[in-house]
Amino acid sequence: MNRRPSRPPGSRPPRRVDGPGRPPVEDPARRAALDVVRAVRADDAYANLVLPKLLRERRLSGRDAALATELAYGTCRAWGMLEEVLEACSDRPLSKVEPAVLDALLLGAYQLLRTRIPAHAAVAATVDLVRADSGSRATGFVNAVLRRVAEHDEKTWLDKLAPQDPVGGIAARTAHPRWIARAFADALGTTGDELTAALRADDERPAVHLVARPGELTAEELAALTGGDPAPYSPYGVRMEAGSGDPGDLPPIKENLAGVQDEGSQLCALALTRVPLEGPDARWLDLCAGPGGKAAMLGALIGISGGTLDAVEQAPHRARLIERVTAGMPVTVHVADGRDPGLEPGFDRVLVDAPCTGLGALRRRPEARWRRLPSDVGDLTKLQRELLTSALELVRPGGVVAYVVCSPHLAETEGVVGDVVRKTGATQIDAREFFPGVPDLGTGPGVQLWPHRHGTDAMFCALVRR
Ligand SMILES: C[S@@+](CC[C@H](N)C(=O)[O-])C[C@H]1O[C@@H](n2cnc3c(N)ncnc32)[C@H](O)[C@@H]1O
Repeated sequence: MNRRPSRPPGSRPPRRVDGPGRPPVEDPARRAALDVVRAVRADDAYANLVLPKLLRERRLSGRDAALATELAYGTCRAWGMLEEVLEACSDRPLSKVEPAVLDALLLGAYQLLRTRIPAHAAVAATVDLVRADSGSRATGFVNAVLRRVAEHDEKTWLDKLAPQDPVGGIAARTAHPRWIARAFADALGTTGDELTAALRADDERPAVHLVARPGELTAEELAALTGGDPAPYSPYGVRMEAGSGDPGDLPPIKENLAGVQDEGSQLCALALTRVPLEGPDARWLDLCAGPGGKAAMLGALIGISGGTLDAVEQAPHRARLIERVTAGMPVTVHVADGRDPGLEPGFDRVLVDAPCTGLGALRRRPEARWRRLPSDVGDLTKLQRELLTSALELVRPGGVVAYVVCSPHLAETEGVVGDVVRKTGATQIDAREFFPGVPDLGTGPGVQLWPHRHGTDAMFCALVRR
């Protein structure tokens, strides 16, 4: 799938108006799903923020909530693939279809291709939604297009439409843009079954990972308090089953004795603290700290050994989140640009958890794979190089920098590190030994974690000594 699905720039679907004469909502699950798809496509909203709010407001629960979730998230994930099929079934280009009608077509096509909902029910329900929103003028068109979609299953459609080359074919079959499939293939070094497994993992609902604040709780205590299981690799981690409710309601989280943090993030922050240093080890720096997940772990650890952490964040509202989560720890938060934060150099350990494409966390945001563009990578890698260079200026000779991104894209990972190491004369050390007990870490020196291998986000960590 090469296209970036989009509606024509500037176009907005007509807002749904509730008013007298409007028939009662008879299909609240599909209505909710359609409203989520619409908010995502028209307003660049995040499905995982819009849907829970909408379910709460409309008091949807049980089967209705489950159906709304499946249809909204599923449609957002498969959006580009569904557009390819709809394009093949439409007698006019999709760019000429009214955006509100196209949203409904996507929802209908998703039901036909990726659920067990009977075809007649999927088509009729979609036509009803379109009639309620746009009147009868588009119902014939929607009916005709969806009937054509229903002539084949997903596999048969993709056999007809998918590109023949390995990466294009896998991208189409896993409903990813080709450039993302290419980036994963490059990082994995294969276009075989493991590429399919890595891309399919983006469709799985991730388990919620918790982190016990070091010095406050152990992972075992946190597991006992929350009903989760101690995580396999992080000594502070707990994994909860996917769908086990809002972790924000758990007492240890409310009391800031624990936080929500992917186990991969925990491991990357811990790796920085595990590298042996000669000389002092009391001044730590987190150069891109908001909203404070890793700063809270580092702040708790340095608090135990009697040192301090400076946490830099450019966005003021994210800096406030760091303050909240590190309250009571020896942490000073600075609203500043990490490329020139105005801090006294000589830090012993520095974390650069750089802004990135987030291709390593696509499973957390259903629509994210279609939002990012290949052109985002260039701007981000420039900023990443500048931040890592700044970190190497701020760390003392013999000190260590961890460069971390939530992406497996080689330009953002080995590309940035290789460039900066060459230019600064710093030394990249093998990070694998600082991820003890974690299997399948490849050939080093950087560590790339993967959802399909480790059950974590696809975090990358490089360790560089000045
Ligand atoms: C990947 S997030 C960091 C996540 C954080 N370390 C955690 O574990 O919660 C990157 C952060 O860098 C911030 N940022 C972006 N550009 C920056 C810059 N030039 N200097 C400092 N922070 C920046 C973003 O606002 C964002 O909060």
